[in-house]
Amino acid sequence: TGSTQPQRMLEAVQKNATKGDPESVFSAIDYYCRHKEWAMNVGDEKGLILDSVLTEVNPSIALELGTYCGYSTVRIARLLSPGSKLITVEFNPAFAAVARQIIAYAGVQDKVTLVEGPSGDLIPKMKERFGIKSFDFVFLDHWKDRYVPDTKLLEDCGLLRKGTVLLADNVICPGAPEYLKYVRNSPRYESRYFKSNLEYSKVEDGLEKSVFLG
Ligand SMILES: O=C(NC/C=C/[C@H]1O[C@@H](n2cnc(C(F)(F)F)c2)[C@H](O)[C@@H]1O)c1cc([N+](=O)[O-])cc(O)c1O
Ligand SMILES: [Mg+2]
Repeated sequence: TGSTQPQRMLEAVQKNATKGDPESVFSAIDYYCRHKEWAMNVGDEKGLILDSVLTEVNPSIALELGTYCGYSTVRIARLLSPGSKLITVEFNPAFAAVARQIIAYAGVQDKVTLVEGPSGDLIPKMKERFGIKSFDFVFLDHWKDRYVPDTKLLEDCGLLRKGTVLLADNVICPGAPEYLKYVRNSPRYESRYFKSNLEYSKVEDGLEKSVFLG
């Protein structure tokens, strides 16, 4: 069965991971994507950088743009302190459906709110819908041409505060050149590049960590 690749990833999780064990869930996805079918998860190498930034920030309220199948959702949620929340936004209903099942299988569903729809519509509604003052941490891993407009939208909606950490995937491959220019040239951000490799490959990629200065 498993007609789509996300469904085959879900099957690999159900077959090889332990229910309620987040680590086994993303490890099963990594194994599947490294040995069977490549997929655009942040992956194990860049995942270690994501883990270390998360541990440093220890966010009470985090935002992820681009759930896809929930790989980084599970990676982030497992590291959140009790009572902390992750809101993850996904545009594609089929991906969201698989992600919900992977998130539930990992047992992190109580920490995660998955919202379906376009970021442009959803970001302006975050405050009223989720009673959020501002985000402590934002992981950008959705369409690369949306990184700049959505960062500007987060600023304009007052969803960033002094010290909010933005972490952006794929700034080298596929690349987000406009975003790099934006955060590196703006006096409102302190930016740093974490060199790594594209998931399950030897091609260079990296994460850009940018602290909003208010
Ligand atoms: O294209 C890549 N990622 C695009 C990722 C796109 C994902 O973000 C969702 N989205 C779109 N808008 C929203 C919002 F915000 F509205 F919710 C969410 C899309 O439905 C999709 O699931 C990519 C490509 C490569 N690669 O090597 O080609 C490697 C990677 O790590 C990548 O992330
Ligand atoms: Mg990515």
